[in-house]
Amino acid sequence: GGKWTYTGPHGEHHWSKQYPFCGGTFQSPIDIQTQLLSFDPTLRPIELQNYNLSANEQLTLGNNGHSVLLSLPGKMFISNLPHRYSAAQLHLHWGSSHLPVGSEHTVNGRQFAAEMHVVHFNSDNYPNVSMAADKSDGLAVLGVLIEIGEFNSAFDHILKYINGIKYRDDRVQISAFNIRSLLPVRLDEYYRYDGSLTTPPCYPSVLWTLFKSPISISLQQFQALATAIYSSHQQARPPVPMHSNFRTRQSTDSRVVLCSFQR
Ligand SMILES: NS(=O)(=O)c1c(F)c(F)c(S(=O)(=O)CCO)c(N[C@H]2CCCc3ccccc32)c1F
Ligand SMILES: [Zn+2]
Repeated sequence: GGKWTYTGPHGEHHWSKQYPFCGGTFQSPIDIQTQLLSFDPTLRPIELQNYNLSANEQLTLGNNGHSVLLSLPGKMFISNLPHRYSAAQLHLHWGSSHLPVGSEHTVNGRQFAAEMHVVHFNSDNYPNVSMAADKSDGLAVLGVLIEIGEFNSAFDHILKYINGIKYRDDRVQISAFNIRSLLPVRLDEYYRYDGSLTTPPCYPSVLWTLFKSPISISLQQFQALATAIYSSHQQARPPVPMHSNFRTRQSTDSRVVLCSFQR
């Protein structure tokens, strides 16, 4: 992406100068206020197809200067949305080793340690994620809140390679695994609202599904993520550590957040 950052002169309060949608409506992330949720019985459990990738497939794990991204094959898709939404990539947002709060969405003001986003695009209507990214029905992102607790062996499929992608534009090939294992057990309990990309260009093109149940990773796993990665190229001086790569919560305006569960 461009030269936008999360802090400093190119930080989020300046994004709208170069990326006008960032100053627009339907922005993400937001604070989920559970007292204001509207239960919608038509919100069925999320159905995922072909998430169980085999170990002899390879995926590209990369550092694009803004996040750690894992490329995903288009054969993975969500099957019970208004269109088929095929997987493109997953990436992470996290805090820092001194301040382990870095989720983008918050729940009743609570910010979690980190957040994972699985980006899908409407493959019924568009040939790829870049063509879909600025269309109102273009993207569907699954959000998973991450808290610090038990060691997460599924997450280690990614974190064990973290030292191979320390610098911007580093990429490594990793063995694929069951991407479903990164998600919470309960795919039937989630928040749903219309929002945007949380990075420039901030297109209001995302159907957000944020699972109610957080997953946990261990403190050691979190520290590895929070301390191993740089936004700068390997030869750049000084090195710029990548942490706290989250956008602050945006106004909900007149949007109503739906939920798939009661109580
Ligand atoms: N939080 S978020 O909104 O889900 C989110 C990010 F946070 C994030 F950093 C990225 S990025 O790494 O591509 C940085 C630049 O957009 C994306 N990219 C998406 C949307 C933009 C177009 C595009 C094209 C190909 C692949 C992925 C994407 C993103 F969607
Ligand atoms: Zn994201």
